[in-house]
Amino acid sequence: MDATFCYATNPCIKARNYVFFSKNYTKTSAIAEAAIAIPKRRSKRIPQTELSVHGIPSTDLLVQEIVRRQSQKNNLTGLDGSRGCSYPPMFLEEAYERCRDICAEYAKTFYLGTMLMTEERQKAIWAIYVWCRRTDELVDGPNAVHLSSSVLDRWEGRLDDIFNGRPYDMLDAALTDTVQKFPLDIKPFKDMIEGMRMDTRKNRYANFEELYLYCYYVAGTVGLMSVPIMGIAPESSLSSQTIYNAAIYLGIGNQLTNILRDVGEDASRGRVYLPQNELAKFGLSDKDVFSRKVTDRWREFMKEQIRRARYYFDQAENGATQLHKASRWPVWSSLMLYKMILDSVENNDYDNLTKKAYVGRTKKLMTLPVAYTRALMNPSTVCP
Ligand SMILES: CC(C)=CCC/C(C)=C/CC/C(C)=C/CC/C(C)=C/[C@@H]1[C@@H](COP(=O)(O)OP(=O)(O)O)[C@]1(C)CC/C=C(\C)CC/C=C(\C)CCC=C(C)C
Repeated sequence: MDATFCYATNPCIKARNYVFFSKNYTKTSAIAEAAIAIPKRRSKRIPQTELSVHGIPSTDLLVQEIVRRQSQKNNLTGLDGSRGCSYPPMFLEEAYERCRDICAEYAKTFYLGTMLMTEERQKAIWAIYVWCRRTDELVDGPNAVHLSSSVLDRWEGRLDDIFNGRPYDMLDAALTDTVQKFPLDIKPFKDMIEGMRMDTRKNRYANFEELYLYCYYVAGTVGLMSVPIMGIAPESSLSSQTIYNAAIYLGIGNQLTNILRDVGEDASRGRVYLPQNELAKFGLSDKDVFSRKVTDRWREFMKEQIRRARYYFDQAENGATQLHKASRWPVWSSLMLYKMILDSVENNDYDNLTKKAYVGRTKKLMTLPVAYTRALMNPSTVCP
């Protein structure tokens, strides 16, 4: 077992509390991968002129197949058809409790947002959160220097096992239970691992299409995983595809915002998650990023990038209203709070090279009731 994988699975590593708790509950084994072809997606609602400015690039990554599979009501068994696993009494309760603790510690806003959800939905979101966090930690955590492709391959093998009812540890068991209760497809989880692979191979993005693909892998996928849990409002008249697209766009908006907030921090790790051709269009290059000087050119460039991130949030808003009413609040909170990070970059006069934009606690708290009011909005008030 190499160091990074060991870090993500070893019960003795305390630094990140439960995230790395492992009970070796069942043995890992290799499982055939579910190959899913993804057809092309294009949003009808976005005029072509805007596409070139803000961009929802046409990629091969399209999601209709995942949506179709997740929308099938009977998709409630693992890949090999296994249904429930048998666990010792209270094992699953404890597993979910641990997921809850991790979510509460690492993602306070998400956690708070889950408070209004039904118990089954809360537990599922905590389990998914923990799996995503652990996946991200392989690349971004303290042991990331030891990451190799075999670590990610083994993590993917473990994912197959989760979906086939053979969880490796207690936290995996919570996800196994979740994927047996909700119509979750394995592909978005695999895609997230693919995003981590991409992150280890690549530290420059030639254009927005490349960056979009990365954002889809690491964050759009979270939207795809979340919709089957959150549920679509029975009174919604929009197609599942439109709602899933909105979920992806929320992930994209969040990730673009993360990138814009962290330009300076990423540069110190030698990474530039900005479209190189767009930097060039503004007479900028990596050198300007590394020099950390906020010039007028930089400000103009940032204005465009912020405009694009906001565009994705706007696209996500209609979808948020179509979710089941008990799930709308966390989504609106996440959307509004992330969007406010963009305001904060502006308030820092676009200095994201030496400063890290953040939303203060009071502002955060004041946003939650506003998000709650938005969450009361009825799906039928939004035009399809
Ligand atoms: C309630 C709610 C919003 C649920 C989602 C909870 C969930 C499963 C989150 C997983 C997040 C995670 C750990 C992802 C791993 C990859 C990663 C790090 C992505 C970045 C997240 C934030 O990271 P980080 O913790 O580092 O951020 P801070 O530094 O602390 O700011 C991302 C930016 C991606 C997050 C993406 C989403 C939350 C997608 C949200 C979309 C939906 C919930 C779908 C909503 C549905 C419609 C129709 C709009």
